[in-house]
Amino acid sequence: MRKRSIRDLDVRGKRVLVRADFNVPLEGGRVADDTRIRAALPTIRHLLERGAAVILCSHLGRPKGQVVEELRLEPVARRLEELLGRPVLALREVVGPEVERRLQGLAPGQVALLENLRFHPGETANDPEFAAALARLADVYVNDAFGAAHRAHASVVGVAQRLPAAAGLLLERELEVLGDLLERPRRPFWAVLGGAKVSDKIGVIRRLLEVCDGLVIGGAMANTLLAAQGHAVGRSLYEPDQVERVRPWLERAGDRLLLPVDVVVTERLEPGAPSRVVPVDRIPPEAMVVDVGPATLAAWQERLRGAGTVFWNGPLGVFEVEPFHRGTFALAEFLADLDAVTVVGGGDSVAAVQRTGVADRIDHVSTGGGASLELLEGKELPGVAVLPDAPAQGGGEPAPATGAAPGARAGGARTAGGPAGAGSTPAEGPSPGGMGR
Ligand SMILES: Nc1ncnc2c1ncn2[C@@H]1O[C@H](COP(=O)(O)OP(=O)(O)O)[C@@H](O)[C@H]1O
Ligand SMILES: O=C(OP(=O)(O)O)[C@H](O)COP(=O)(O)O
Repeated sequence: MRKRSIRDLDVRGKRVLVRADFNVPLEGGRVADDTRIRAALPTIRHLLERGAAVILCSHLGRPKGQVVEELRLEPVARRLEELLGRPVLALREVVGPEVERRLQGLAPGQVALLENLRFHPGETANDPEFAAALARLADVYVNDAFGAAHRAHASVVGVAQRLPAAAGLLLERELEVLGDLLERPRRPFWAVLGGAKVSDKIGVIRRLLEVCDGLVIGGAMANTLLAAQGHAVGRSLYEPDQVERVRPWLERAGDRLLLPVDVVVTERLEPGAPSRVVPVDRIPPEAMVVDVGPATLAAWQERLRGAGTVFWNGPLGVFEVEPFHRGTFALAEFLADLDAVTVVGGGDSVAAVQRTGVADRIDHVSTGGGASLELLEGKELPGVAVLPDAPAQGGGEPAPATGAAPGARAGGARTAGGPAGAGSTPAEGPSPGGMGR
């Protein structure tokens, strides 16, 4: 059943609270990758053009209920102004009388951005009072934060229970495209996992081994599994508490689970720091794993070459620090050339794909990593479950035009057979996800 969408709502003269996922990488106080901001533009423009006043909100990083100066949303507001071509009122608080006072003056066609939601402890706790305070700011609530739809937080679930609620165009499109790709994947279906959110995502491995034909694991995620194989991992990021839990998965998976066979290690996580490639049974105690090695990449590419669909979440190394970007960039380039349906999701994974310049040759670049994984596991996302179903018939505007026809990209990939053209999210410009193809 389709969820109610902003196309089903009359927003003229209304104040609309839009939950976006502006959890973007920052560098030197500026937005380093604006994919997630661009992806929210169609919804923002849709609402503004129909006479709404738009109040945006998002989290940024994990400040744990406290103000962290480096995690203010000000840089996002500035980038949004450039992209929208109109002013964005950046508030320095999330809720409260001062916020309410400043928003009183917000007229139809104007845009405001609340401060980082996670500066308030009520956000991740889905605190009813905090949700009520957010709800007081608006007449209507729109969830366009696909990347955070797996979090049962106040701005995702609590507010939706207190205001007339609907899905934004990005959320709608992500569910449509990923639903098709992941429910009926062209087989063999492979997943590649990496990244640093190990405790969040390690549990997904068991389920992915059931859903997928093969699973490749790199990044910090692999270190826990290497430890479970009996290897010393030195000072690498890993989860000692999870080692016993994952060991039986390794045994059951056999050759359907591929781990690194060699890794890049360093003693200092700094640009240009000395590093070397070692086999996984020779990780020195004082070193940390920061990338996969060349033998690993070659072995993985060999297996992935036969895939019908590849889903990737999580960089294979600390790609932000050169030269530890090599494994991640090599995988992005390999997937771009692969004759398979390719899906890349996650804030940092997408930033990496953008930096290699191959985003337009990936079939679907998704704004959600953890959210995509939960869909892939077959879970219902709390931020979607809470939204009301669409009206039975008629009402609303026609669905937005999809992007390029299935299979339009060089490399000849096809979609998984559904109606949605892969590579089409309702975003702006060249990104994300092969927009403009
Ligand atoms: N071996 C590693 N050790 C430490 N951090 C790593 C390692 N490999 C990848 N990372 C980090 O993982 C982060 C991204 O993880 P994650 O948030 O899970 O990905 P995404 O945002 O794509 O979902 C990056 O900042 C990257 O530096
Ligand atoms: O970046 C995000 O997820 P992702 O890294 O899995 O893509 C989302 O903004 C969710 O952030 P969270 O994992 O801190 O809740």
